[in-house]
Amino acid sequence: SKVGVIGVPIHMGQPRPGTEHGPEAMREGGLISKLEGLGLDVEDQGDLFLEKHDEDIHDHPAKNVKNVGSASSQIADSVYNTIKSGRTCLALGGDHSMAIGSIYGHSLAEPDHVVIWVDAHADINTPLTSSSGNMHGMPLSFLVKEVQPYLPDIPHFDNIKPCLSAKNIAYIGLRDVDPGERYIIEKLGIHSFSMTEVDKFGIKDCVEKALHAVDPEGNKPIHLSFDIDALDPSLAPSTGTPVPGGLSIREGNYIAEELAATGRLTCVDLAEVNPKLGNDRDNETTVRSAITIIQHCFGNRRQG
Ligand SMILES: N[C@@]1(C(=O)O)CN(C[C@@H]2CCCCN2)C[C@@H]1CCC[B-](O)(O)O
Ligand SMILES: [Mn+2]
Ligand SMILES: [Mn+2]
Ligand SMILES: [Mn+2]
Repeated sequence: SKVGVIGVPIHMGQPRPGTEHGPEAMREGGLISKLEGLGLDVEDQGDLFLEKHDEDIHDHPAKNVKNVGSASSQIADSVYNTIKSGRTCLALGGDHSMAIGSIYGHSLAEPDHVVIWVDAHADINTPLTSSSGNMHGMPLSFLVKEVQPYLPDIPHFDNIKPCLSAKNIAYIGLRDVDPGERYIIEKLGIHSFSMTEVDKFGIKDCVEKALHAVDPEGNKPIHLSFDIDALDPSLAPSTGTPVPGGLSIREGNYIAEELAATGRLTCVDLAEVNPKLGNDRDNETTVRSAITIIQHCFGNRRQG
């Protein structure tokens, strides 16, 4: 099958420089040749050239809205075109604000797609519930229709429309959720399989329940937004907001294999790899974990 790889060198959604080097770190780790080794037709589109803007609004609760808004439009265009060309899209981050554009672009091509969000964090703060103002903690609030009444005006996001229903999202791996996010998740009834559920039910049941919850007929295109910090920090130390007690590589691989097995995985984000954090060994470990997850999203199976 055909894959289109897009590098998304974005860092403005969070304060720690380095996520803009995530795409190149994954390429240097051999990602493209490993995907080709799976027999895939891989088109590496290189990195997006994200326009740089001087921020013109300084009192907005979300930081860098102009740059993140502009990048989101570019990302959406690129993801849309990739999927419309008949390729499964692989978007390499870059911080998780990349998902605003990748999910919106996916929804333009496949309006009824569902989202599996694998992350230590819920990333559904509004600018008003966020304690940090970092937009990598907000992407879903921009995209979920039911959250819109609670959002303040967001300048520079006119091109991005809410495109998801709460019922079409499921979380796996949560273990660091802010009070405002918990309120939103409970109020909207967003399906959530935190690390508690992973421990209680095991990863098999969590994946099965998550997929059934968002796509009971098993016929919808799937968007996997995978934040590398969903994995245990021992597996992904080079990331901006690590949280102990994360997914094992076995659990990460299992999620990827099961989504791949549906044959409906249409867009994959791999976010929050920051090669400037930690030492070379941390860097290598993180990149290797990211590539392993991606390989299992695209057909690599531990059973052979
Ligand atoms: N919810 C957060 C936000 O800043 O909005 C706050 N959190 C850090 C904070 C540290 C102190 C204890 C509570 N948590 C990071 C998260 C965003 C993660 C973005 B992702 O893309 O890495 O998932
Ligand atoms: Mn996270
Ligand atoms: Mn995230
Ligand atoms: Mn992060």
